[in-house]
Amino acid sequence: MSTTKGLEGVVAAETKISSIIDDQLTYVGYTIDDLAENASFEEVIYLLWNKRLPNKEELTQLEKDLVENMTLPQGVVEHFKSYDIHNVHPMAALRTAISLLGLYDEEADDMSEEANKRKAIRLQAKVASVVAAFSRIRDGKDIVKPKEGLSYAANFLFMLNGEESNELEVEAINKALVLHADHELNASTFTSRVCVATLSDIYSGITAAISALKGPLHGGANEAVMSMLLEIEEVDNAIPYVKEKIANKEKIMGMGHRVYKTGDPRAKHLKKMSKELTALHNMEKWYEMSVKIEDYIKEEKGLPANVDFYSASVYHSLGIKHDLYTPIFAMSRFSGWIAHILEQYENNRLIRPRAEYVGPTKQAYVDINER
Ligand SMILES: CC(=O)SCCNC(=O)CCNC(=O)[C@H](O)C(C)(C)COP(=O)(O)OP(=O)(O)OC[C@H]1O[C@@H](n2cnc3c(N)ncnc32)[C@H](O)[C@@H]1OP(=O)(O)O
Ligand SMILES: O=C([O-])CC(=O)C(=O)O
Repeated sequence: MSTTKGLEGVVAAETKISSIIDDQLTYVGYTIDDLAENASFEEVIYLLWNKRLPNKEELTQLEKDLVENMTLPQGVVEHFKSYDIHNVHPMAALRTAISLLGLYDEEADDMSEEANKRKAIRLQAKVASVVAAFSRIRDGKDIVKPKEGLSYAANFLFMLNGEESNELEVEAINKALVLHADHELNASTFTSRVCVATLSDIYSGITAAISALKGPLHGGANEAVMSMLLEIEEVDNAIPYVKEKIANKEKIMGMGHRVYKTGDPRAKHLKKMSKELTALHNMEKWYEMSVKIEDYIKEEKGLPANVDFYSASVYHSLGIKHDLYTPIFAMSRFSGWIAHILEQYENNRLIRPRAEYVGPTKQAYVDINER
């Protein structure tokens, strides 16, 4: 037997959802550039789940279904008030809230295709309300119900802030949601597929995926990027800071990627947004600092910026709390996880690789009194 550390380069599934070929990302054959420039997040959800773009009626129906399903069971709202919310990371709260939502869903264990599609809508709708409700309850505020007629991105901001956001802010969140929606067999998506390949339910698959996304080598990197920028504080400190990190063999968050070698095609969209939004809010230093770090790491280590790098300064300029960055990533990636879970169910086989045993052999049991 031979092993590949971290399963690098191992092809572990077939998928019709997204592909990364020669550093180009596509969802169902549409380039990420095309989608980022033109699509709403709801269109992308429909595309990932149905493998085609919706017509007007189908899109309107999905938009309506999502808003109608955003309201949370009172038990989930009450549960946020039952623990010390100030000492809890929102990703841990999200992980638990989604698992809890499964207990309120009468169809949680119904494995039929129709029930799974209904649960897909409920999960995608409610994740936005969970993230917003957590944040408001933590701030000592009442939760805000979704508003009919608002898009997914606009409703999320409305439920989070208690007032409608301007067009530019909604556009920025919509684009971020489109860019983060799916990414082939990344760690959290693989986790969700491994989980449901045992024929466990969709709530279990999503809860497992949230757990994997939380780590700083994956989705947790966007929050870590902002912590780094805040630590650097001023543009002139950026290069000495990263030089020292590299000398100490520490990683620069938001840089590097397992699959992309020349560049992450999503980063340029977030970089452009970061430039525009930071300028609009007189926060240029976060963009300028990011550019300096990106250029230095590319030059010195040959590593490109990944999707998490510029999303940090984008969300910061929108005034979003730093620990909500990864939950917002999750909100988007729910669409991809659900698509992969449904695809796994369609053509399932238990996922069970082997491990090469490298421990001691031929040991003789020793009585406890003689150890
Ligand atoms: C949405 C996402 O999940 S995107 C990724 C988000 N994660 C991050 O931004 C965290 C920072 N980046 C990393 O830790 C890595 O680049 C990963 C986890 C994304 C990919 O990791 P892997 O493919 O396993 O690469 P690995 O960690 O083995 O690194 C290979 C080499 O590049 C170096 N390297 C990789 N990333 C970085 C980085 N961000 N900063 C400095 N050096 C790095 C490693 O130190 C290693 O160097 P060495 O060969 O001299 O020991
Ligand atoms: O694909 C990966 O390894 C990480 C990921 O989820 C992404 O880049 O969006």
